[in-house]
Amino acid sequence: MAKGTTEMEVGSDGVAVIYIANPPVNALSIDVLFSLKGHYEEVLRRNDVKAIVLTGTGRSFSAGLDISAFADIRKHAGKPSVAAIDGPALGGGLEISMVCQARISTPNAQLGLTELQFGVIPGFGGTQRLPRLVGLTKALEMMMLSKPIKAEEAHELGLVDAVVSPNDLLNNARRWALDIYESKRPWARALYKTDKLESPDLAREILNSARVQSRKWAANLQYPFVCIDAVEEGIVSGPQAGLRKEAMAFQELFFSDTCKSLIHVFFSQRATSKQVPGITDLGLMPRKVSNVAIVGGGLMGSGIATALILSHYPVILKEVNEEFLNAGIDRIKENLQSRVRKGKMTKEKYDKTLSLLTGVLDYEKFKSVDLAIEASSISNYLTSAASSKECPAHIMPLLEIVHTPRASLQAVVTLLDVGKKIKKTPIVVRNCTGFAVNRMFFPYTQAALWLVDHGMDVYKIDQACTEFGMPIGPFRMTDLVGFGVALATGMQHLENFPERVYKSMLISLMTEDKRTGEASQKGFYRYDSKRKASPDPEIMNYLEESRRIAGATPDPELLKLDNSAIAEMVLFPVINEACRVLGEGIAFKASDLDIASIFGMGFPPYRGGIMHWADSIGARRICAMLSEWEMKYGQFFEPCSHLLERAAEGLPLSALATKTMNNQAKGKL
Ligand SMILES: C[C@@H](O)CC(=O)SCCNC(=O)CCNC(=O)[C@H](O)C(C)(C)COP(=O)(O)OP(=O)(O)OC[C@H]1O[C@@H](n2cnc3c(N)ncnc32)[C@H](O)[C@@H]1OP(=O)(O)O
Repeated sequence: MAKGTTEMEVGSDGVAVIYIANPPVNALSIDVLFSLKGHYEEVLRRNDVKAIVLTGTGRSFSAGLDISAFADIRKHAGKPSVAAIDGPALGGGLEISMVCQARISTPNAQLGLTELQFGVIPGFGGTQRLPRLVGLTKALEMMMLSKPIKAEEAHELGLVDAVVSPNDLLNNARRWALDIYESKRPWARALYKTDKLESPDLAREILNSARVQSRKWAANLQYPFVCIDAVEEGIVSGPQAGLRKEAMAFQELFFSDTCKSLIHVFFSQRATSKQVPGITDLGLMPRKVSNVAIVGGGLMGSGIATALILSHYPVILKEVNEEFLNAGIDRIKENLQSRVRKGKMTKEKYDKTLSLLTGVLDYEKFKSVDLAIEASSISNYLTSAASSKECPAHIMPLLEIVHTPRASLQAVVTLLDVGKKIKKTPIVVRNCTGFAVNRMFFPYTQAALWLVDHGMDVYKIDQACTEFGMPIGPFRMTDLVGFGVALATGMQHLENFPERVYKSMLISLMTEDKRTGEASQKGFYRYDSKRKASPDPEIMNYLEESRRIAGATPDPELLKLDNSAIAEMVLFPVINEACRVLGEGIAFKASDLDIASIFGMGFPPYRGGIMHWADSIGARRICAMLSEWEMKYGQFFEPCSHLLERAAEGLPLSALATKTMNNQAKGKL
C-alpha cells in the first residue's frame, strides 16, 4: 500500500501548489518522492502553469526522509519553485526546500538538517546548499548537533526569505513564485551562491575545528567526519563534486549497522509510552493533572519536584518534619540555582518556578491534588516513579513508572502522559529489586569486581568499557555514586538474587579506610579539587587483600584478553540479567530495555541499546560464552532460561520463544 503521496492544485494565477501528504509529519517515503517527481514533470509540461509552491499538509512541512526508505530526488529547472513552510522542515524536508528558489515560512517553523541523529548525513544536497545559504560555521553547527533553528533565526541567516502568518503563507508563496516567474525577483539557486561562504583559508580552519570538536563527542563514530568531508569536497572541488561525494557517502551510511541502531532507538523511544500491552491498549485517556503531591523530599523526591515545577506543575512536597522539609526545599532551590549559574534560567524565571512549590508536613492538601507520587519508602499503594538512584531525577532523562499490582491502570496512563510533559522518556516496568535499569546493570560492577579479584587491572577494565562506548567504566561509576550506595544496592541484590551475586570484599575493605568514592576524593581513583580522576597506586593493598579473601588466583587466560573481550565479559552478564528482566515480565518489551539502557545508563545509542546490540551478536554466541565462563568460573555467569530458549531456537532475544508462547496459551504466564 502506498505510504503517502503528493497532491496538486493549479490556481487561476498559474501557480501549481504541490502538497506533501504523508501524515503525521509528511515524511518523504519512496511513494512521496516518486509522486513529487511526477507532479514536477507534469507542471513542467503544462503551459497553464507559471510557477510552483511546495508545501506540506497539516502542521508539518516535512520531517525528512521516511527513515525506513531510501530515495533520490533530481533538481528541477524550468519553472520557479517556492517552499511554503509551516512546522518542521527537517532533514530531506529542508533539503528539498533548499532546492526551491525561495523559502517562505511561518513563525513556528523548525528548520534543520538532523540526519546525524540517525547516523547518516544529508543525502539530498544539504551538505552543499546549507553552507551556501547560512555560512559554513552555522551550517556545520546545525548538522553536527542535529539541532533545528526557528524561523526568526533562519530569516536572519538567509535560510528563509520571509516569515509570514499561517493564514498568509500560501498566498505569499504564490506571489513570490510569480514574481520570480515575471523576473521581479531573482532566480536564486542555493547550490551556486558564494557570498555566504568563508575564504578558503578560513573555511579550512573552520572544517578542521569541526573535526577536533567531533573527536571529543564522537571518537567511536565515522559519520560526523564523513559529513565534514562532503562539505569540504564541495568547497574545494565545487558543489557538483560535493553532491557526488555526499550521495555516495549517504548510501553507504544509510545501510550501516549504526544507522539501523539509531533508527531503532528513535522508534523505540516513541514506543515506550504508546505500546504497553494491557495498559495503553485499553482506551484509557490520561487524566488532566493540574497539580502534583510528592511524598519525600530526598534526592529522588526533590529531583521529581524540580522536574515538575520546571514544566509548570504546582507541587506540594510533604516531609515528616521541618528539618527534612527544609532540606528538600533547599535541594530544589539548588537544582534551580544551578540552572541560573549555567545561564539556562533567569532570576525572574527562578522566582516564578520556585513559587510553584509548597512544602507541607501533613496530608491535608493532598485532597486537592490530581496526582500523588511517593518518593520515599512508605508504600506501594501509589504509583512509584523511580529512576536510577545514581542521578537526580530532574537530570535523569528516563522515568521508570513502576506498575505495582495496587497501582491503577488509570494512574499509569496518566503518569505516562505527565512523564512526557516533563520531558522524560517514560517506561512502564513491574516491581522488582532495582526495577529495570539498576537490575540490568547490577552485573556491570559485579563482573568487573570478579575480573579484578582474578587479577585484572581496574583501569584496564574501565578503559575497555569506555572504548566500547560506555560513558564511564564500572569503577569510575562506583566512585561517582559513592560506596555507600554501591554497598546498599549490593545488599539488596544479595537478599533477592543470592545465587548470582559475586561477593567481593574490595569495596568494604576500602570503605573501612574511609575510601568511599569521589565524595571522599579517593575510591578506585584519586580526585583533585576539580574532581579530575587519576589512577591511585594505593588501591593495590586493598586488591591483594580482596583477592586473598576471595581465594582467587590470577588467571593467565583472563590477563591475555583484549579490550573488546573484556567489555564482553563485563556486558554479557548485563545482557543475561536484561533477559531475566524481560523473561520475568518486569519489562513489557525488549526495546524498552534498549531505551532504559541508553537513557538510564548511557549505553551507546549507536549500538541500539543493550538488547539490540545483543541481537547483533546473536543469542547463540552470548549463551555459548556465558556457558563456557560458567563451566570455568562458576554460577555468576550461568545463562538464564530466556537466553537459553532463544539460543536453542535461534531466535532474537526480543522474540517470544515457542515454550513461552505455549505457556501463555495455557495461561501459565
Ligand atoms: C534524505 C536525507 O537527508 C535523510 C533524512 O531526511 S533522515 C530524516 C531526518 N529527519 C529528522 O531528523 C526528523 C525526525 N523526526 C522528528 O524530529 C520528530 O518526529 C518531529 C519534530 C518531526 C515531530 O515530533 P513530534 O511532534 O514530537 O512527533 P513524533 O516525534 O512522535 O513523530 C510523530 C510520528 O511520526 C513518526 N516520524 C517522525 N519522523 C519520521 C521520519 N523521518 N520517518 C518516518 N516516521 C517519522 C514518528 O515515529 C511518530 O510515529 P508514531 O507511530 O506516531 O509514534
